[in-house]
Order: sequence, then structure tokens, then C-alpha cells
Amino acid sequence: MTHKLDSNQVRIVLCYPVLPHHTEQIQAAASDAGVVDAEIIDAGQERIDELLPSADVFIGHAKVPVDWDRVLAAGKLKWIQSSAAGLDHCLVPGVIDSDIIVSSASGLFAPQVAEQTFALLFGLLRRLPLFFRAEAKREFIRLPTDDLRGKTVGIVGMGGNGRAIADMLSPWDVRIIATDYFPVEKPDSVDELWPADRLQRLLADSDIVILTLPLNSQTLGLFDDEVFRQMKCGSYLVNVARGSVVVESALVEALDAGQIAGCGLDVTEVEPLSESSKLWDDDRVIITPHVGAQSYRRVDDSTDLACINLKRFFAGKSPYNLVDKQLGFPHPSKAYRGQSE
Ligand SMILES: NC(=O)C1=CN([C@@H]2O[C@H](COP(=O)(O)OP(=O)(O)OC[C@H]3O[C@@H](n4cnc5c(N)ncnc54)[C@H](O)[C@@H]3O)[C@@H](O)[C@H]2O)C=CC1
Ligand SMILES: O=C(O)C(=O)CO
Repeated sequence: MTHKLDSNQVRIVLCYPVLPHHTEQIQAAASDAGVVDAEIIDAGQERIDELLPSADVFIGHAKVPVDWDRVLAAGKLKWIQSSAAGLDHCLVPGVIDSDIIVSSASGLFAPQVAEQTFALLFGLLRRLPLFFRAEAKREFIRLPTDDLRGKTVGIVGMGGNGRAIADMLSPWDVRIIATDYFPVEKPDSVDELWPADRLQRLLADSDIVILTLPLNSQTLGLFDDEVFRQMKCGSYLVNVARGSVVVESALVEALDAGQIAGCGLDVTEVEPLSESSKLWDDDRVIITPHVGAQSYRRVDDSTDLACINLKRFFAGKSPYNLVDKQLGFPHPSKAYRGQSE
């Protein structure tokens, strides 16, 4: 498969929070890749909709609405290197049906997402929301807390994030079970890896369920009333994937019914979460504002991957994390796992 563009004049439009040195790094990578005249434009969120139709290559993650029909009608865009692992921002039907190649940041933020998962998990088990609220009122309340050790942890989605979480969890004397769409290459840290359709079995066994699967047409609203009823009574849920995988009204009901003991949410159905949501006031809930990947390293790491993939793309090779657009995520054989070339 060759991805060489017709012209040596290539316009690369960026839409993630780059600094001038990131733009220079991309310029140098394009030059190393043999592009004679690369024009790098930092569109930012403000100008992405205006500039995307003129781009040959798009690197970034548009958080504002983009007129994809206009982009497709212009017929110029060849490749999207998403600066997010989730592709809900760009995998619209027109892009899926087009020849545009899409590659993702899958797994790139796995160490940070794993740490975020741990923060949420320990906060829940050690009842930090309750104690923080008491602290704010100068109250001394002493109540028992829960333990991680001895628990069964079920991870739904064994991609970059799921694997990093399992590796970080494994020294903690826990049993780790997981499901994945492609249940291949079971990591040593995982006790059992099952296909995605064994979710019910995973839920029945797990004291803690961690969501690390992508949002796509199959996973939208997956955690509904019925799925919550399949969870072990008194178990915990941590969602570091996408809010819309969970039906929030069903989650609130599961908490009200005591079906689940608590949840840690880095993501919600609508972001920011509505002011009127019952979840805000619940001592068994921790909400963080979608910061799993928001470490100081993020832009550097995203730029490094973009540069590696630029060289591959212009050499006619598949970029790492090449997305299967019908599935909505990369096949594991295409995964970026820190390769330098
Ligand atoms: N909270 C945050 O800041 C972040 C959230 N994310 C979200 O987490 C998701 C996962 O990220 P990565 O691990 O980097 O992506 P990834 O593409 O490496 O992994 C996704 C895995 O889920 C599996 N999968 C797909 N459908 C499934 C199903 N129905 N059941 C079980 N497994 C299924 C895939 O086979 C793949 O192994 C992203 O799609 C994104 O939405 C990613 C990074 C940061
Ligand atoms: O990479 C992703 O998908 C994220 O959600 C990061 O913010």
C-alpha cells in the first residue's frame, strides 16, 4: 500500500495544543520523510473547521463541530493522525466510507490512564469523597473502608490502556480477568482473557469493573439497566473510556439500588456533566473532568508519534495504530507499543 501524495507540496494542519517547537519538529520530520515543501499550519480549535478542507494531512483532535461534508467534498484530505485514542471526533460515516486513512493515539496515554484509574479506584475503596466532604466541614468521622487485595478485577477492553492497568494492578494480589474484541496475546498480568461476548461472565465474577473499550456503534449505551443487573452486587465501576458507553440514568439507578457500591468516572455521557446530575452529590462517586490523558507529557508524546507516523506514511508504509474504520479502533497487530521507527 502506498500513501505517496501526488504533489511535493503538502499542507499539514494541526489541531492540538502545540508549541512552536512541536511545529518545527513536525516540519523536520516531513523534510526527513522527503516532502520538499511542507506547509505546517497550527489551526487550533478556532480555525480547524475553516482550514481542514484545504489539508492533505490532519494531525489533532477537533473538539468543535467540523463540517465533514465540506472536507469530503474538497477531496484533499488523505490522512488523519488523531491526537486522541478515541475516534468519535472524526469517524463520521462519510470519513468511514472514504479513502481517508485514519490512525489513532491508541495506547499512547496508557501509563497516565492507568495512574488515573488507580487514583479513582483507591479513592473509591478508601471512601475519599466521604472523608473529603467531612474534612471540608471540619468533621472527624471514622468508618471502615474497602481493600483492593483479594478482589477480582474485570477489565473490559485489553488495548493499550487495559494492558497498562492490568500490569499496574498485578502486584496487588488481585485476580484479573478481561474481555477484548480480539482476545489474543494474553498479557502475563491477566489471569483470563475472554472474547467480548463473555462480558456477562466477567460481570458476574468481578468485584471491580474497569471500562477501557472504545465507543462505537456496538458499545454505545452498552452498560444499560440489564448489564448493571448482571454486575455483582456491591461491586465498583471505573470508567476511563467514554461516558456514552454507560447509560447514566441506569448507573444512577444501580447506585440507588445498592447494586453497585460506587463508581469512578473520568468521562461522562455529556461533558461537562450536567449541574443537575445526582452523581455530583453522591459520596460513593468520584468524578474527574476527562483528565486521564492530560499529563504534561501529552503534547510531546503525541508529536513524537505523529512524526514517526509521518515518516512511515511518506515512505508508503502503514502508520502505527492504523484504524479499521468499520470497527472504530486499530487491530492489535497494528498497535503502537513504543516502537521508534
Ligand atoms: N479518559 C481518558 O482520558 C482517555 C480515554 N480513552 C478512551 O479509552 C479507549 C481505549 O483506549 P486505548 O486502550 O488507548 O485504545 P486501544 O485501541 O488500544 O484499545 C481498545 C481495545 O478495546 C477492544 N474492544 C473493542 N470493542 C470491545 C468490546 N466490545 N469489548 C471489549 N473490548 C473491546 C479492542 O479490541 C482494543 O483492544 C479509547 O477508545 C478512548 O475512548 C483513551 C485515552 C485517554
Ligand atoms: O485519547 C483519548 O481518547 C482521550 O480521551 C484523551 O483525552
